[in-house]
Amino acid sequence: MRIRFTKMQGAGNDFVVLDETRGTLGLTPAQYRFLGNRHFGVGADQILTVRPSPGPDIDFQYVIHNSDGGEVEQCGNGARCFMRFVRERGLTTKDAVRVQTLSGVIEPRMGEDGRVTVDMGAPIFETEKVPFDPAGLTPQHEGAWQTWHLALSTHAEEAIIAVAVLSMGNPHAVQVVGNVDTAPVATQGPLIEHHPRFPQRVNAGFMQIVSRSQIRLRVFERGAGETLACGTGACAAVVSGIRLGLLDPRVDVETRGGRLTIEWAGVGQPVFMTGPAVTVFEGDIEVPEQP
Ligand SMILES: N[C@@H](CCC[C@H](N)C(=O)O)C(=O)O
Repeated sequence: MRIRFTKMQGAGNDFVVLDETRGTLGLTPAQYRFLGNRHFGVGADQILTVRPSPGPDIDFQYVIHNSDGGEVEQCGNGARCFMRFVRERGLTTKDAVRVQTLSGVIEPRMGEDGRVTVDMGAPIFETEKVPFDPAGLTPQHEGAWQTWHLALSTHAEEAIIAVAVLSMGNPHAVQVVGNVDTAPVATQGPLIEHHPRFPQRVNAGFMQIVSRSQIRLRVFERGAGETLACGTGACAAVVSGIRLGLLDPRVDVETRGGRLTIEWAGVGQPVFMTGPAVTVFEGDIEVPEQP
C-alpha cells in the first residue's frame, strides 16, 4: 500500500502525520513501527493520525502511536503539529479546534506568531488513575505535595530515586536533578519506563530547576526512548515543580530541541502549553503488508 504522509516537528519531537479524514488506512502496529523506523521507514518519535469528528462539539479525532507501534493517550508537541496540519491542509479555517484524544478533549489554538497554544486539560494526581502502585511505600512530603522513593536496580547499578507521579492523560514520573547534561537519562530512563509500579509503563522526566520561572528538561519517553522534547513531559514537570513549591505559575522549559512555555493556575485548572509546530516535508511511501 502506498500512503501519503507529512513529516512535522515541534521543538524537535518529530512526527509522521497521516490524514484519515476521508477513510482509514487500517495500519497495523507493525506498519506504524515501520513508519517510525529511522532506517527502513520515514523516521519519527510518534505517528499522528487525523480522523473526522467523532461527535457533537468536536472538530477532529487525534490518534497517537509511539514509534514502538503502541497506541497512546496523549502527545503535547503532536497536538501543536496537529493544529498546524489541519490548517495547512484546509481541513479547517478555525483558529482553535476541539480535538478528541484517547484521554479526553484538548483545545489547540493558533497564535499570531505562528506558535500554537494548547489547553491540555487538568493534570490527574490520583495514583490509581496514573496508574501507579504505591502499595507499601511512604510518600515524602515536599511543598504542598509529595514524591515517592523508587528502587532501580540492575546487575550494573543500584539507585533510589525520588519521583513525582502524575498523568497528563498519559503517565509521567518526574525527578529533580542537579544538571540535565549529566543526568543518567539513558541508563535510568528504561528502568523507570518499565518499573513494575507503573502497570502501563511511564514517561521518565529529568528536570533541572534554573529559576522559579525556568527549567531545563530531558524526557525518556515510553515507547520512543529519549526525544528532543516532550510536550506532556514539560506540562508534567512544571506542574510537579509548582506543587513541590519550586516554580511559579508560568515557566519556560528549555528542552534539547527548543523552548516550550507552560502555564498552570493550580489543582483542577487546565495546563496551557505554547510552542512551535513546523512542517518539514511531504512525501509518499510504500508500506509493506508485513514489515
Ligand atoms: N512526545 C509526546 C508524548 C508521546 C507519548 C508518550 N511517549 C507516551 O507513551 O505517553 C509529547 O509531546 O507529549
